[in-house]
Amino acid sequence: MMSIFFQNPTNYYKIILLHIEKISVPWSDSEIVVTGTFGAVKEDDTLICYGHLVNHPKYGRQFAAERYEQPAPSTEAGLVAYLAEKQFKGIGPKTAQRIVDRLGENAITKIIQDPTALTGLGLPNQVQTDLVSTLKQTYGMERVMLQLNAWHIPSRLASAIYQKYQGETLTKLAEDPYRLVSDVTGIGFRRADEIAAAQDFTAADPHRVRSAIRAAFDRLNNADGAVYTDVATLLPLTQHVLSEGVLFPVPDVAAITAVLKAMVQDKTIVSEHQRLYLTPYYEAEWQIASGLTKLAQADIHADWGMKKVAAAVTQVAKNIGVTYDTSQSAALTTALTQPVFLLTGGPGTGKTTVIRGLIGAYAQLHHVSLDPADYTDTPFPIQLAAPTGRAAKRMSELTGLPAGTIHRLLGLTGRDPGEMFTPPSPVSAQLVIIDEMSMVDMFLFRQLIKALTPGTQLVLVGDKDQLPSVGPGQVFADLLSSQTLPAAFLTKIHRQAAGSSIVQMAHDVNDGLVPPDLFTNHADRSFFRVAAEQVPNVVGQIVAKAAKKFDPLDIQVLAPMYRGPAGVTHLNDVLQDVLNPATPENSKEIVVGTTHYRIGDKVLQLVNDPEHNVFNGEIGKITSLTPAKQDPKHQDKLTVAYDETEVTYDRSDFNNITRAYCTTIHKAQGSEFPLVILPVVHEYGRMLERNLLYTAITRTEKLLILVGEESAVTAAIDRPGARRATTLDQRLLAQAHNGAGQATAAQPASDQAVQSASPAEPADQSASSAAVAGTSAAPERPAPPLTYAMILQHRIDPMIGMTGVTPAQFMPGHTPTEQAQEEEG
Ligand SMILES: Nc1ncnc2c1ncn2[C@@H]1O[C@H](COP(=O)(O)OP(=O)(O)OP(=O)(O)O)[C@@H](O)[C@H]1O
Repeated sequence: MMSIFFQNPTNYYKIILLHIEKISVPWSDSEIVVTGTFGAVKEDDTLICYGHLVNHPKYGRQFAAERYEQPAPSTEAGLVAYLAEKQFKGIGPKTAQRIVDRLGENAITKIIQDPTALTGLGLPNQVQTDLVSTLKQTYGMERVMLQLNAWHIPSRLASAIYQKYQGETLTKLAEDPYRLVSDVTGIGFRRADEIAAAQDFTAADPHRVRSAIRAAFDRLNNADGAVYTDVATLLPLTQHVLSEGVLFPVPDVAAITAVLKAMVQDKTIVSEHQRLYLTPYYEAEWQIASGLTKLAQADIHADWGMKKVAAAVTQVAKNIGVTYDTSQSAALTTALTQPVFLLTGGPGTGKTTVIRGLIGAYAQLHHVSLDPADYTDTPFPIQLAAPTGRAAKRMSELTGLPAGTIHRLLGLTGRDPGEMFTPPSPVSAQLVIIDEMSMVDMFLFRQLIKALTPGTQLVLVGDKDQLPSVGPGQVFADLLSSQTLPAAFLTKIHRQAAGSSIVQMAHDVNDGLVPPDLFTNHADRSFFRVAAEQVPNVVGQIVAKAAKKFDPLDIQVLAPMYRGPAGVTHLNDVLQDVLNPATPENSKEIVVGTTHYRIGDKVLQLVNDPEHNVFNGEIGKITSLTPAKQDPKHQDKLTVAYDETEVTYDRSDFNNITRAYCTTIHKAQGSEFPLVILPVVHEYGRMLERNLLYTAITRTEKLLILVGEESAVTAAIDRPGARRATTLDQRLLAQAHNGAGQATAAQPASDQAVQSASPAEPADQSASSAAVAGTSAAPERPAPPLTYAMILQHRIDPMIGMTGVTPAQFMPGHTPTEQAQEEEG
C-alpha cells in the first residue's frame, strides 16, 4: 500500500509513502517516504525497493530507491483481479476470467506483444482498443522499467532509456543492447555488455565487437585528439575494451578483423592508405578542406592596388602609434587583400597589434563605420570571435569592438552534441577574425566554415605552438603546415621592450632551449625548488602571501591534471582553506561530491551557456548561497558573479562549475592572469610536455612563480608534444592541387565529402576494404615532402602492441589455419 505524494510526468520521478511489510535497514515506523524513479505504480501495488536511507534537510530520514521491483500478479486469480480493475473500461471479472483462461498467466505480455491474441473473445472493438492501449501505456512501461531494473540500470538511466525507445525498448535492446552507447548519454560499453550478457549474447557477437571498435575509436579521438588510427593500434585497443567486459572471454583477432572489414564495407569506417577513420571524421576533414578552398578562391573585391593598401597601413599605424616591423606590415597587407589569412606567433610578437591595424585599415579601405550604433538594422560587418568567453572578452577589450564566442556566432548552445552535425546559422559578415585558433577543434571549425559564404574574408589568428584543441584534430597547425593558404609567422618579440623576461623565456622553451637563467630569480619570475610532496604546502604559503598584494581573482595556480597530491583537486582543497576558509561567519556550505562551496569561493564555468551569457573558461566568485534546508523550495542554490553577468545555479547545474583557485592548463587556454603560480613535478608524468609548459608560461601577464623540481622542468622542455594523427594538411594539399574547378566539385550541396574526395583520392571507398586487408587498391598519392616527412616522423610503428599477430592476418581470406600454416612454413 502506498500514497503517491509527488510525480514528475516527464522523468517518472516520484515521492511515495510506503506501508512497510519488511525492511532491512534500521527503521521503527510502519511507513517510510521513498524517492526515486518509478513506472506506473498504483496505490495498492506492492514494491520491493533497493537503495539507502538519506537525511533530507527538511523532511528528515527517507529512503532513496536506486531501483525497484514489482512482483507481477503471480497467480491467475491475481491477474483476473488486476484486469477487472476499473482502469480497464468495459472489462468485469467475467471477461477478465475469459481472457486469462485463453491466454494464461502471461496474458499481459501476450496482449502487448500481439493484440490479435484477443480476437475471438467477443470484446467490443473499443474495449479491446482501450485494453491494449492502457496495458501498453502502463504495464508496458512498467515491464520495461522492471526489466531495466533487473539489469541493474539505475532509475535515472532507465527513464532516459525508456524516453528514447518508449514501447519498443525491450525489442530494441534484445536486438542490440550496444545501441545504448551511442543513443543514451551515461551508458558505456561495459553497462551495455552487462545487458547483453543477461540476454545470452556471445563474446564475438558482431554488435558487441562493433561497439567495442567504436569505443576504441572514441578513446583515440577524444583522449589523444586523433582523427585516424591504424589497424595495429586499433586492434589491441579494441581487445582491451572487450577485455573490460568481465562477463565474456575476449574474442580472437580474426573475429574483430571480420567486423572491422564489415564496418569498412558499410562505410561506418573509411580505410585509406592503411589509415582508419570513423566516417564523420573523414568527412569533416574533406569538408573543411573544400569549404576553406572555396572561401580562399572567392573574389573579395580587394583589388585596390598595393599603393592604396600601403597607404592605409601607414595611416592606421599612425593612428595606433606603432611602426609595424617588416613581417607585421607584410601580414597586414596580405590579410587585407586575401580571402583567407592565417596569422601565428608567440607571445608579444604583435598578433593583436596586427588585428587592430587590420580592422582600422579594412574600415578605411571599405568605407565602413566601426561604430556599432550605426548598425541597428544591419549586422556589424566585422565579426570577432574566440573559442572561450574570456578570450572573446580580451579580444573586445584590445580592439574596442564587440566580440563573442564562436558558439554564439554560429548559434550553437554547446549542450547538444548533435548540433555539430546539423547546419549552423549562416554568418553574415564581410570580415570574420577568429583569435586563439589553436583551441578550435575540427568539428567546431567545420561548422564555422559551413556558416561562411564565399566572399567573406576570414582571418585566423593563434599560436600554433600552444596545446592543441581539447577536441579532436589540430586544425590550426594543419592549416599552417599544409602551406596552401596565405600565412604569416611573426617571430620578433615586441613585448620584451617593456622589460619582461617571461616572454623571452616562453620563446626559449618553445624552441626546446633551457634558458641558462631559468632557475635564477628575476623581477618578474622566480623558481622555488621543492620536492613533490612539499608542493601543496609551499603553493599554499605563496598564495597566502600573494593575496596580500593581489586580488585573489588575479592569482592563478595552474596544474596539468586533476589527480595526485600536486593535482588540481588537492591544490584547490589547500588553497580554499588558505583563501576562503570555513569560519563561524562564513559557515554556510553546499556540498557537491567532496567539494564544499562557500560564499567568496572562486569558481570556473566549464561549459558554454549562451542562455545565461556565461561561457567555458570564465572565472567568477560565489556571491550568495542557499543550502536546501534554508530555501523555501528546499533547493540548493548558489549565485556566481562573473565580469559581466550573475548566474544562479541549482543542483542540476552544479556540474557546470568547479573551484578555480587552481585550474588545469587546458582550461586556462585563452586567458591570461597577472600572477601565475605553476607547480612542475615529475608526478605529472607524460603530461609534462613542451607545449604544455609553454602554454602555461604564456598565461602570465606580469609575474610567474615556478614551484617544484628543476629536472621536471628540463624534462618537459626536452619533450616535444606528439603530433596528432590527422590528415587535414593532406586534404588541403589535394584541394590545392585540384585547382578551383575541383574544389567546387569536391563539395556538392549534399556534403557527400567521401565521394566528392574521389578526384583527389581516387577510389577512396573502393580502396577501403582492401586497405584494411593490407593491400592498397589505390596508388599512394605522392605527398609533398614537407607534410609527408612530418607524418613519417611521427608515424607509430604499425605493429606496436601486436605481439603474436602478423600482417598476413589482415590479408583477404585469412583464417587462423592459414596463419598457422604460414608460421609453420
Ligand atoms: N611594431 C611594434 N612596435 C612597437 N611595439 C609593438 C609592435 N608590435 C607590437 N608591439 C607591442 O608589443 C606588445 C605585444 O603586442 P601584442 O599584444 O600585439 O602581441 P601578441 O602577439 O598579441 O601577444 P600575446 O599573444 O601575448 O597576447 C604590445 O605592448 C604592443 O603594443
